[in-house]
Amino acid sequence: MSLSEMTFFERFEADILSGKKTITIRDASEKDYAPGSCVQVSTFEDNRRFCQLRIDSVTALEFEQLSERHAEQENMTLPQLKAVIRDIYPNTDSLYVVAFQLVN
Ligand SMILES: CC(=O)Nc1ccn([C@H]2C[C@H](O)[C@@H](CO)O2)c(=O)n1
Repeated sequence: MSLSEMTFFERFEADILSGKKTITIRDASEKDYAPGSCVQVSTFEDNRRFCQLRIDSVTALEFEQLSERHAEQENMTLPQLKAVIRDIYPNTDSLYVVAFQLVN
């Protein structure tokens, strides 16, 4: 995937568009987004564009460092967030917090 594009599962679209979700946690394959850059965001399922985000920061994080603050920024509980991450990334504990702002 290009560094000017990002996909999200469709079920997170409403939270992103409402500003309730302000981070995403990804594996090393998505650690190179540049702070200050804008990315076109599409659904993973059908590649439908639904917004543009500005990347604020990309910060390394180990799975055991996940906190209530990360869960709040994901609009989830901490157990929900841990379950989602374990489901998407079952084979790694080395993660990256990508913080973003909605552009449009
Ligand atoms: C669709 C795709 O390629 N990858 C991902 C990875 C993560 N997310 C969401 C799920 C959680 O809200 C956070 C934490 O991983 O980011 C996603 O929508 N799509």
